[in-house]
Amino acid sequence: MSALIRSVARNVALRRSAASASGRSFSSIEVDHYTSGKRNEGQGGASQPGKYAIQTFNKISPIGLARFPEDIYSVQPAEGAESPAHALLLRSHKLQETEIDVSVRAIARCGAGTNNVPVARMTEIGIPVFNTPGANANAVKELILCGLFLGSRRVVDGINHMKKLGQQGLAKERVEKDKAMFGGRELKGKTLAVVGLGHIGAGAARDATALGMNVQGYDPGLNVESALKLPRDMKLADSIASSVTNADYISLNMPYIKGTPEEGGTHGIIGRDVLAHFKQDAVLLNFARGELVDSSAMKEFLDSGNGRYISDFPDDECWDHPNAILLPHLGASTEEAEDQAAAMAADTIREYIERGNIRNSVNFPTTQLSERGEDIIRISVINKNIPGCLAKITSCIGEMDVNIVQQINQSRGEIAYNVIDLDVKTDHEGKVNLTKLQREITMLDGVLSSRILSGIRGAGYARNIDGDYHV
Ligand SMILES: NC(=O)C1=CN([C@@H]2O[C@H](COP(=O)(O)OP(=O)(O)OC[C@H]3O[C@@H](n4cnc5c(N)ncnc54)[C@H](O)[C@@H]3O)[C@@H](O)[C@H]2O)C=CC1
Ligand SMILES: O=C(O)C(=O)COP(=O)(O)O
Repeated sequence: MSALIRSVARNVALRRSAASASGRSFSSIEVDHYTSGKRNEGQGGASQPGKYAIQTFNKISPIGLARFPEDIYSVQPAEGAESPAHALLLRSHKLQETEIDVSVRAIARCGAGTNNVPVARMTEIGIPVFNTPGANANAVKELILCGLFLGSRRVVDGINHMKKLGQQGLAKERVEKDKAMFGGRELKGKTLAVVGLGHIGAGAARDATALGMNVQGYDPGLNVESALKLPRDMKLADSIASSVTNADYISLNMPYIKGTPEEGGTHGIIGRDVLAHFKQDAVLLNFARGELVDSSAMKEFLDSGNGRYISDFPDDECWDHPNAILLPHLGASTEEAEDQAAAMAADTIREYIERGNIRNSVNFPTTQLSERGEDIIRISVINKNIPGCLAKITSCIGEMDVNIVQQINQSRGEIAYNVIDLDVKTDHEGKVNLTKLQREITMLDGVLSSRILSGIRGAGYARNIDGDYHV
């Protein structure tokens, strides 16, 4: 057994403090109050009994972090954290599996792209990953508009030239003569192709129309919400290649998915075959992910004509090309976007941790539960989406003769999520042994984890890791 997944003995004293920690009385109900994780043994640090522990990677907006009430949450940077986390909050940090304690129940990405989180692995082990759809879309869209202007007028080259002239004391003398070197074109009447018509792409398409551009686009997964935002006369193509044909500007606004397009991914989706359909002076705007573009194909394209590449991601081959403008990853770096994304992520985590609701998850089914009443114990169970699991869970509960007042079973792909509300007090005067019930349910074949959403905050989480019980 690894050090990370060591179980920690139940603490009876903690059990007694459950009622005050949760603000409800469960004094006679035996709720599992295990604490989880290797670094919780001393009960020190921020992960004290009665508080949920949130750990952050990257700098997260304080406005977002303020959504976690101090009396029930402790929030600290993951780096140097002394106690285990119950949920993780991050931006572009490339999260490694080794950074995810056995106690972690949820991960939220303050932003759109989750390619920096091992989502497939999290699905396998039953951890929901959340993102914040649309929260930073306006910021990115505005930088795309800036990219359109940078791509149509030689603003960056002009600024650099003026600096050089200034240093030589020649600015006034040469400025009018030299301006001929930096001529440009207008956006009005030109064609923009938007590849990926989600929160960012749809907004960019609409605003480009307002600039007098013709807009066409491609999105194999266009949803109704985005479709309603699109300009009415926008043309929709049936492939990337046809969407970029005849376009003067192309904006990439799709997610990065590992694997080549043939494998169902988007790695290098802008390669030689698609670039062959570009006009020789087309401008590619990539504010989505660097890996979407095949660098050497892009360099060949830039070498062979007057096309340009504008992106907020690094590129090993094009970084110093005269026709490339590469910025730091700035798309979502506005105060507004950072606040909104962090606030949305924090609210999403709270909904899941405190009530079991799931929204904005990229790997778990959306689940909206009704409020649970007084004396109702809520148990959530995450299991592999295989036949028979639900029946086995229900039968464990049935054997204890407890009244189920609400039961929800949702699934998405390989994962199923069950939430069961038990009216413990009515039937058993509070004498149900939830510790035993949780262990039985968790150790069922196919079950990955369970949570009792009552009692001490941060406790009551159990995992079935390859047949071993971890709490
Ligand atoms: N530069 C930056 O700071 C930021 C970059 N992003 C990037 O932009 C991407 C898009 O963000 P949102 O618009 O908010 O996401 P979104 O999920 O609202 O939209 C993405 C759209 O891309 C479409 N799509 C998926 N595969 C496609 C394909 N092969 N071809 C064409 N379209 C495809 C989807 O159907 C969806 O409509 C994110 O995944 C992220 O990688 C997002 C936010 C900030
Ligand atoms: O939301 C996204 O996908 C982004 O790329 C933004 O990344 P950031 O939060 O600025 O590190």
